[in-house]
Amino acid sequence: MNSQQMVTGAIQIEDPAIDTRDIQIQALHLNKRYRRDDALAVNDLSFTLHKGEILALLGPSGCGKTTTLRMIAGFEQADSGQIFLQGREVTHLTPQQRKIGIVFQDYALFPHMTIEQNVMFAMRDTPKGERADKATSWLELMRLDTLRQRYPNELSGGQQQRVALARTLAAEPELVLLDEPFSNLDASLRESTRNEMRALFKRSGTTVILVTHDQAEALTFADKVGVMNQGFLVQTDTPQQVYQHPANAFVARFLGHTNLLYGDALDGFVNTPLGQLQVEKSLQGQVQMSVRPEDLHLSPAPRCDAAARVISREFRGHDYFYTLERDGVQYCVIAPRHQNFEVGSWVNINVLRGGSVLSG
Ligand SMILES: Nc1ncnc2c1ncn2[C@@H]1O[C@H](COP(=O)(O)OP(=O)(O)OP(=O)(O)O)[C@@H](O)[C@H]1O
Repeated sequence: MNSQQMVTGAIQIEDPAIDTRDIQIQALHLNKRYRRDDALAVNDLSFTLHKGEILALLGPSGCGKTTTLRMIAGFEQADSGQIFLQGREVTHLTPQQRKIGIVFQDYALFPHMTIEQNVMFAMRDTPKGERADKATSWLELMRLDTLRQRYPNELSGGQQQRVALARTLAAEPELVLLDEPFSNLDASLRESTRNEMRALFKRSGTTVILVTHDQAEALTFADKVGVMNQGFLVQTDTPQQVYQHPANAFVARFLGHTNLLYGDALDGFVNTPLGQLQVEKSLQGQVQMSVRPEDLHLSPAPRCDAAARVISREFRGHDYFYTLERDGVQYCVIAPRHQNFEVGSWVNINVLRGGSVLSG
């Protein structure tokens, strides 16, 4: 890259008080339509990711996650919009020119090369004399050093995944992209591999974008979760915020079970079918609120108009998941396992913690 490119590609800093030095990647107003009559696969998508942060793009099948990842990688050209990597515009650069590492779902290891050779292959930009030492340190970091002379087909799925990652990191990319990287692992291995990977990324200060349709994966793995729907990035925030304060009903539902309540806001309160909930004083008129099932509490009740009936009960080990009905409306509640109500019994539902107002 020459200095001219650096100048023309630099992000315009409009507010000198904003420090953009730590920004690793910025996507601005990306649009992509595959065919003329199709809806936009990605619609006006923007986000900013700082160095060392992990972003999970989460959403249902077909919402545009992979298309976004492919535009960032350079495999797909955006119809409009811009992508900056460390302040350098890369929108029209080839994948090779972008210094982005990608770990695919199937790991794409070279079967005829040993683990060590697979990792060394990625180090073509490293001076020859330094490659072996650097490869060793990546293999040690991934706890693969005892397997270095094996071939990929002699490794477990989790080990292959670590090799794929070692190979990606050995190229010292500015950004790592992961496309559903844990989907080929069985449930127990998935959780441990995920935790190991996260720790490793945090230790090495790697900036990562992960694509997944698994909400638990996004919430546990990422620092920021970007929820996508029909090409739009609907909400980007910390896992806690997107779960506790979803922007709308789609996000609320996509991140787990929820109860959607309606009511009129007046003087800082909303009267909902489950009681009065506190909201911001400035809020007026009809609002929709999301209350998570673990934020509701059940107590025994005599059969009466105000009581709800237990429709179903699912024992989940550390708790019960109840479905209840009142006035023709269904609610879901998670209760500790000592709170055991029979199907068909009558209960009161109380809100333990306030719900969150949705924007529609
Ligand atoms: N090469 C292509 N040609 C035409 N349409 C495409 C192409 N790739 C994706 N699409 C369409 O673009 C939209 C977004 O697809 P994309 O693969 O980005 O979604 P996704 O969220 O990654 O889905 P999944 O979780 O199923 O992988 C979909 O409607 C899809 O059918």
